[in-house]
Amino acid sequence: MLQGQVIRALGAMSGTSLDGVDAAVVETDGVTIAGFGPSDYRPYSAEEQAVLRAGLGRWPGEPGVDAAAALVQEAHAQVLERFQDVDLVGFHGQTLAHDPAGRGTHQAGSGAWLADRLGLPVVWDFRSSDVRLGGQGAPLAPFFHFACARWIGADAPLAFLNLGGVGNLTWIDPAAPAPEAPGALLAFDTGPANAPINDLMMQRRGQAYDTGGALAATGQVVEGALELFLDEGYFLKIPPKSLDRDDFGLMLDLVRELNDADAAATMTAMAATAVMQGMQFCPSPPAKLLVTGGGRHNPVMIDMLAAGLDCDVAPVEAVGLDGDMLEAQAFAYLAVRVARGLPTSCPGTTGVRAAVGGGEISGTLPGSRRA
Ligand SMILES: Nc1ncnc2c1ncn2[C@@H]1O[C@H](COP(=O)(O)OP(=O)(O)OP(=O)(O)O)[C@@H](O)[C@H]1O
Ligand SMILES: CC(=O)N[C@H]1[C@@H]2OC[C@@H](O2)[C@@H](O)[C@@H]1O[C@H](C)C(=O)O
Repeated sequence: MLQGQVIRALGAMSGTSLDGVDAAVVETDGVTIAGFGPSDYRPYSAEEQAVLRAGLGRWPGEPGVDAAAALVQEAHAQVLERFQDVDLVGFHGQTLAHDPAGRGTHQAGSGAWLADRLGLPVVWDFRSSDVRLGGQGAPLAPFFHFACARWIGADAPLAFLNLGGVGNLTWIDPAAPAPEAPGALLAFDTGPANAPINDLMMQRRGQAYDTGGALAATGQVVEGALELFLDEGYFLKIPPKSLDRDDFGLMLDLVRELNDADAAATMTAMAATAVMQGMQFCPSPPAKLLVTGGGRHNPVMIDMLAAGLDCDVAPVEAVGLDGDMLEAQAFAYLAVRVARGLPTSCPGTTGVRAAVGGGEISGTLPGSRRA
């Protein structure tokens, strides 16, 4: 690929809440965002979610993984085939297990299979090379957040907060010359966000999530349970740091004796307080906290954050971004960086030893000659 050449990249993300596949187009040269294109979503059915859940915590070769991978690939093909005029695909896959200090990181789904099916070049397996170089392998959206900060014309440090199944925070100095420059970015997973609340809602109410925080709004936060949660060493650990979806299984134990509403309120407070603890690691106070991911639709969680933080808290829509698609867009953007040989993570985002570009490329890149 030529330097400065803007291409149309299509990114796809299947997140830790297991709700479905987000897909979105970004026009970029891998440095600057030239524009945003169409987006689409393909939900997983309840049966499909059960197949994915059966693969959680599992590694390649273990039971349930092949079925989950086949499902992830097929679901992605179905949504990605709806797009036209695409030059390159960025395919994250579905994280089934994440243990950067031990067995590594495992995203189900083969980009080689997808490249064949779509007849397009696919960048995939974004996290493994970062982990091999001593990094956490996550979060990876921060390099895209840096580009977004430039795109919105930010002129002072700001932060992005993703409230997905897990929460992650990116602090950005938009005046830095590049995302990998020392001091440009600090990023890490704040703690569990929606995933454990979803698990509670499914167990107690047979519902996928606490829509609008309606159940939490009727409950009381039980301080004792919240304090026990905050005793976890993770919150004092200096970033970079990352989490697997179910690393905080103890949350459900801590609220086991509580009624449904108090349990939901307390777990919502746990997610929000984890973010507040994380904000203390920002190198300087951000001018604003821009919230993306499904949790921004939960006013109880957002109100707790706004009440506990000194800075403005606003959804990314306030600056013209799409909070339902930011992660899919991130993997479109990162795919172009990989194709151009640019880094996608650095010591400030994942703790990797040096800035590194992660990702395998399957198929022929735009502008390359076929052998
Ligand atoms: N209207 C709503 N009210 C409350 N919560 C909501 C609402 N809409 C979405 N959510 C929450 O957001 C979750 C989906 O968020 P999102 O799509 O950002 O997660 P993800 O991308 O799967 O996770 P991750 O970023 O950890 O990979 C839902 O599972 C639900 O818990
Ligand atoms: C291992 C893994 O898939 N981690 C996800 C997860 O979901 C949110 C948080 O935990 C973040 O670290 C990451 O995803 C986003 C897209 C990231 O890499 O930036």
